[in-house]
Amino acid sequence: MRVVCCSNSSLAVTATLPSFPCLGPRFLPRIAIPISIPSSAIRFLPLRSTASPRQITTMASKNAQDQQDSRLESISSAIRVIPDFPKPGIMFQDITTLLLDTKAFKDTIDLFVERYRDKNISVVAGIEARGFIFGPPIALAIGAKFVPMRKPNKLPGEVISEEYSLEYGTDKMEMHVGAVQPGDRALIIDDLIATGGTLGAAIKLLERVGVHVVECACVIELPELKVQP
Ligand SMILES: O=P(O)(O)OC[C@H]1O[C@H](OP(=O)(O)OP(=O)(O)O)[C@H](O)[C@@H]1O
Ligand SMILES: Nc1ncnc2[nH]cnc12
Repeated sequence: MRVVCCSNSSLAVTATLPSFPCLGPRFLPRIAIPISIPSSAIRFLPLRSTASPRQITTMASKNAQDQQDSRLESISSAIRVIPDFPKPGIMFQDITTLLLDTKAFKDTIDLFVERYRDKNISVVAGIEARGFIFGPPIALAIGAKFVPMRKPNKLPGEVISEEYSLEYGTDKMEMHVGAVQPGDRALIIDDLIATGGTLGAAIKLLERVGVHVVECACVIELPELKVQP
């Protein structure tokens, strides 16, 4: 399972999410964060992280295919970090400022589109709430349908659901029955990966109905929060 993000240094990062069993091969895009999760690939794009540049550089150095993309720095700079929100000790990565910067926002979408336009993706699954911002323009650009992965009791039709662990407690993710078909090839989009629990639930949900998760992609990675083996 692979996860790809872009960093402010535009360096690729490699990480493992051990709480999930296994994964597939790991090839690295230019800014990539391979993460172990159950049987599919996850990829993320731009990365804004609370990790120090040194941490990122160290991880990035594992990726021989890493290349610089001049767009990454401006994307990263457009993301605001709010300390102590929503509670003390949290460095909140605020993507609303990225949305105000039309060039940086477009560059973000373009980076994903460039990566996925030729991957035969049939469905982009966006995770509530911020995956609903980045997912639809990517889906439109690559000619895929968009499927919302929602918090519980929000979808009006019949749903299938998957429970997952959070830092404190559990949550549930739901998807409409019939939104995807066995054999669909999915890209999962969210704004941020921290522990990977949310993306892991999305992958399980899609795989349960026979979808092949090609990759997951996020704008931001918080590598210091990833679950250790
Ligand atoms: O990797 P994880 O530890 O699972 O965390 C990542 C998730 O946390 C945030 O969503 P949040 O649950 O805050 O919901 P929101 O987007 O609706 O605010 C973020 O948008 C991801 O979906
Ligand atoms: N630090 C953070 N900033 C924004 N969203 C988050 N979701 C989990 N951790 C987060």
